[in-house]
Amino acid sequence: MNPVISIRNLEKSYDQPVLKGVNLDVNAGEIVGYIGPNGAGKSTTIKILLGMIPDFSGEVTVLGRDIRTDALEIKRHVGYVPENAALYEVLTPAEFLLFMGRLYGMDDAVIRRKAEDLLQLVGLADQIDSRMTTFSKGMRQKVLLIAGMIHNPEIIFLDEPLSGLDANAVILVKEILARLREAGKTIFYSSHLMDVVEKISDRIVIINQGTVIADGTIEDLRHQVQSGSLERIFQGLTGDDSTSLRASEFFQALQ
Ligand SMILES: Nc1ncnc2c1ncn2[C@@H]1O[C@H](COP(=O)(O)OP(=O)(O)OP(=O)(O)O)[C@@H](O)[C@H]1O
Repeated sequence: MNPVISIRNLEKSYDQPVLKGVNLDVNAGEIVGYIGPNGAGKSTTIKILLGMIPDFSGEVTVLGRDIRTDALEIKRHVGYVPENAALYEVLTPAEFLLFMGRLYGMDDAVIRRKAEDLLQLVGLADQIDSRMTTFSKGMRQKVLLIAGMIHNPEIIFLDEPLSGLDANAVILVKEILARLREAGKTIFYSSHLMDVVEKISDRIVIINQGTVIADGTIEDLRHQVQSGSLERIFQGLTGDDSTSLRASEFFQALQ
């Protein structure tokens, strides 16, 4: 089976090198949790996979196509749920989803039907025609989730999709991701919520200082580090075991 995402020797620098030779294959139907410390390069990787950052070195293919030359075609088949996106707040969910759906070449009537059904399912049916300026962070995130999936893509990239969601919404999104996986979709997402990543990922990839330092099921990772929770594994692998000390120093510095 050919991987649906293939990354070879991916390097990307801004002022400093961010990605220093990332290698990764993702197969169809996998849910991959992509985790790493703040600033590790998770969003940068996802944006490269989406064709949003063209200047990188290495080879990246999505659905067998080269992201450098076929980004437009790839975009038809992938969805993206960004973190803190610039959402056109002056629009209503109905208008925003119409705009997004049209970008994907969808029929207006289909967009409207899907928008109504999906907003209903996330508890926003009554706000379909309200301006999003008044929306809370979680309400906006729900609209972004719908916008990223409205065209029923084969691969869905989500950057911190659970940020700002309440406990019920997190459960809902987890279940939606499980259904999407059952339907054969591939899901590649970043998150800092270790308990969620541990529960819903088939595979966990940890990136630190520009390279992949662990890649496997939660059991594989446990075996590698001989540690229980993903939180502990993460701490062990990314070498940050001084948090208690720093928390106490932080507290002291406040006094
Ligand atoms: N447009 C940019 N210009 C310059 N530096 C950038 C740019 N985008 C990202 N960086 C730098 O690249 C590094 C990786 O950023 P990135 O957003 O990919 O990290 P991340 O793993 O998603 O972090 P977080 O967990 O905090 O969201 C950071 O040091 C960041 O400052």
